[in-house]
Amino acid sequence: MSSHPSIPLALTQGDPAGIGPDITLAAWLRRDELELLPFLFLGDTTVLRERAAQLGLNVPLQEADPATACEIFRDALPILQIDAGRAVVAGEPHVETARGTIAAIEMGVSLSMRGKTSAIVTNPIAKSVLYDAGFGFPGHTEFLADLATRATGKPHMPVMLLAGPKLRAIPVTIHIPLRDVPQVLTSDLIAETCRITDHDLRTRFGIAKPRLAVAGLNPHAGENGALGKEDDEIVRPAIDVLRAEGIDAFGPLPADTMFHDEARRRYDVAICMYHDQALIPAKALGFDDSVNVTLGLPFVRTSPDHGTAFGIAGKGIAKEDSLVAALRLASAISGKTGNNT
Ligand SMILES: NC(=O)C1=CN([C@@H]2O[C@H](COP(=O)(O)OP(=O)(O)OC[C@H]3O[C@@H](n4cnc5c(N)ncnc54)[C@H](O)[C@@H]3O)[C@@H](O)[C@H]2O)C=CC1
Ligand SMILES: NCC(=O)COP(=O)(O)O
Repeated sequence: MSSHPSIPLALTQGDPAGIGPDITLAAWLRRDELELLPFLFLGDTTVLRERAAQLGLNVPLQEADPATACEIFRDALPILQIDAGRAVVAGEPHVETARGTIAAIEMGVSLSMRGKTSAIVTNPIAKSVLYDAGFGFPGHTEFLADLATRATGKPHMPVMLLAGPKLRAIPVTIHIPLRDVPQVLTSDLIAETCRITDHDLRTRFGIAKPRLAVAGLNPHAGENGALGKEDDEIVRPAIDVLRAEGIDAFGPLPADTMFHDEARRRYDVAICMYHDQALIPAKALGFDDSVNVTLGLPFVRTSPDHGTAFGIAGKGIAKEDSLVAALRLASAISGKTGNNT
């Protein structure tokens, strides 16, 4: 539980045509049963009102700010108004909503950096919608790091962690084309990703000596170079450096055999070389209860692991479980200082 019980979490609206409004409303309705700490929704009141009506949900909405949100939360869903930019139809994304989607993220970071909210929890964005509007970042992860860097004047390298009850997994390279992975992957990038992971698992997650299982890039971790040289030339040197620093990293491990039940007992986090190597096992083992956490930032950011799911927005079948897990995890780790300032 957070050590800031009087400070709300900031919950961004995400893409208003996606399932963000649905799961936000559903999470608020279960606030007592799940003992959720208060959150302040950063988004458009009209969108939430219309979605609640569409879903047949009775959710009182009340405009609020960080100072009033906690008091309001018991009786109404507190909202800091950020216009969606146009009328929103569930399941029909529109480029004109991009500005409001981005503004909510910026507001969440600003509030969290100033200690007005205890953490930022982000509802899903549709990356292609933001790209069409000229958004210059691959996703939240990279945008948040840029906002943190601008706010502190110091560089912040973000690390994406998928955290679930059965697996924690990190992609070293994140939102890049698969064909670019071998060029972008360096020993320095792997080592720095592992340092940030080791630091944040200690400070935020309370793991005294994290065990980092490092995956190879190629089939069978390269099979002694016969199936690719990166495992011996890039991954292994990074592990050697980390071990010399006292970090419990080991590998490179063949990725196909490191995610079964017995193998997962041997480590606290899997360090993977590219997006799908980490996110496929993470979502296969815990789509409903895994959380996307950004490490390496001077504030806590969590998110559900899923996307905007336009096909089911407004239909009453979107599950709020991953958002609830994200709210819970943000509450749990926001009181612990990560010292990433
Ligand atoms: N953190 C974020 O902002 C994320 C954003 N995205 C974005 O979301 C958009 C759609 O991505 P997709 O690959 O289609 O993934 P998706 O997660 O939106 O949907 C994949 C499948 O899971 C279902 N699903 C997702 N969330 C669900 C929930 N809460 N309850 C029930 N069913 C659920 C969907 O209906 C669909 O069948 C893309 O633009 C992508 O960039 C994807 C992942 C994370
Ligand atoms: N597949 C994970 C994902 O796309 C989430 O990215 P981000 O928006 O949290 O950077």
